[in-house]
Amino acid sequence: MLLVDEARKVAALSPALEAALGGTLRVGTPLARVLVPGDGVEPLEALLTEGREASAHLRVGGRSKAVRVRALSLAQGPRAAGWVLLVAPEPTAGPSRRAELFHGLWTQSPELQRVFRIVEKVARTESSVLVRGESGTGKEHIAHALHALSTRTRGPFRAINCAALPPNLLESELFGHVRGAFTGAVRDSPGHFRLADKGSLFLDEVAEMPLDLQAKMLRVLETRSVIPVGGRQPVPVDVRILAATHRPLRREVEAGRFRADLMYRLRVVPLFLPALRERRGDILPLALRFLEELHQRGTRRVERFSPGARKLLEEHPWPGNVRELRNVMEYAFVIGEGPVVREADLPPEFSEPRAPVPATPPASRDVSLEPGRVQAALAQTGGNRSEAARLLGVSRVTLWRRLRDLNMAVKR
Ligand SMILES: Nc1ncnc2c1ncn2[C@@H]1O[C@H](COP(=O)(O)OP(=O)(O)OP(=O)(O)O)[C@@H](O)[C@H]1O
Repeated sequence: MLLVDEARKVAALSPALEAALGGTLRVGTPLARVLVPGDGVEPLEALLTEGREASAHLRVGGRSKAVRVRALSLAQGPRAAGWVLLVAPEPTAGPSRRAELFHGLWTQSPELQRVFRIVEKVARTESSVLVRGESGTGKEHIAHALHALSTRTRGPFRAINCAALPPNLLESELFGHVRGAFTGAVRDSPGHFRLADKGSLFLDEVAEMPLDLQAKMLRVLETRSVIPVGGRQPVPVDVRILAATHRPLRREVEAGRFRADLMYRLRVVPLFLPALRERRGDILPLALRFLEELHQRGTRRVERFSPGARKLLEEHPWPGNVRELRNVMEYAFVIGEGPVVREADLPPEFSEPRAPVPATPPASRDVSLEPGRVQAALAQTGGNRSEAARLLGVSRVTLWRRLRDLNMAVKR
């Protein structure tokens, strides 16, 4: 039993529920933060006011439990003074539809949950892991989880994006430099490898690393020591490498852009994160979760989607994946009014006619960022790349890479 006050905060819970949850649910926690209606589209408010039994998920301590809930209103005259929630384990929750929150990543996709199980196993080893997935699928979160669950968790976690820096800067960022190594090197700099000593180093967009740097990286991994730019002495380092890419590395190797020997070193354990359009069952529940987060700002309470908006969301190709979904929800939250998200509250691209999307394009993220869309976004934002990336629902790095691929000159 869970007692909820009229401000929709947890007021008390029965010893049995406390025991079932491991006692981690704190009194005073907003109910919306711990209870998510289970089919993902039913609003929490309806669950409270209608008094029907419904499926839901209790999210406690980074985990999610499938439950059946029924709310009994504690009326004080015509007003609700709070609720008693009767909570029981979900009897019918098959393993394939159970939702899970894993280190900040929510899903009910069995495929993604299989990845989580591998992460738990491999985290405890020293093996190099290569995470592949489109932009916004959660690669960095997975890298964090691998670190957090490893024996290195007390050590540092450093992340570096190999696509975001010019080659010479990337080298000194990775391996450090000695004073006077190049113009502007006014003092020694340790570099990410040394800063990640006894911890993990996350090499994001590793496929973008230039070939000559790949050779140096291989040497570092083999000798477990780095030579700073301009230096002579190798410095021993104890670092676990986690890497990510949106490109199939094998294809980069075939094209001569990536060293096979480095690929084998990096992808001892390859993980693949499915795109959002490949797990459409996640779209609406995730959208509602983001709306619940926005509710905390208190300006508006959204309860559901209109049928039209629901259809548009479910059919959208989501090239920017969950990041794009979160941005779209923020847009809808700000633009719309009242308890329902309608078609008109979604960003303009939802009402524009769309070219058909190939069923499962291999690296469709870049494909779907057609030059026209990119140009339009840049025009709309006066050339501001951060803003344009936000409009397109991709990260700044993704946009930067696309601009580079398109050879599009930009000012900022
Ligand atoms: N399954 C998920 N549940 C909740 N939030 C998610 C999920 N997947 C991604 N996100 C959110 O989407 C955003 C992007 O996640 P993350 O940075 O881990 O993706 P990425 O694959 O590393 O992206 P990029 O390649 O563009 O850097 C984050 O804000 C993250 O919280």
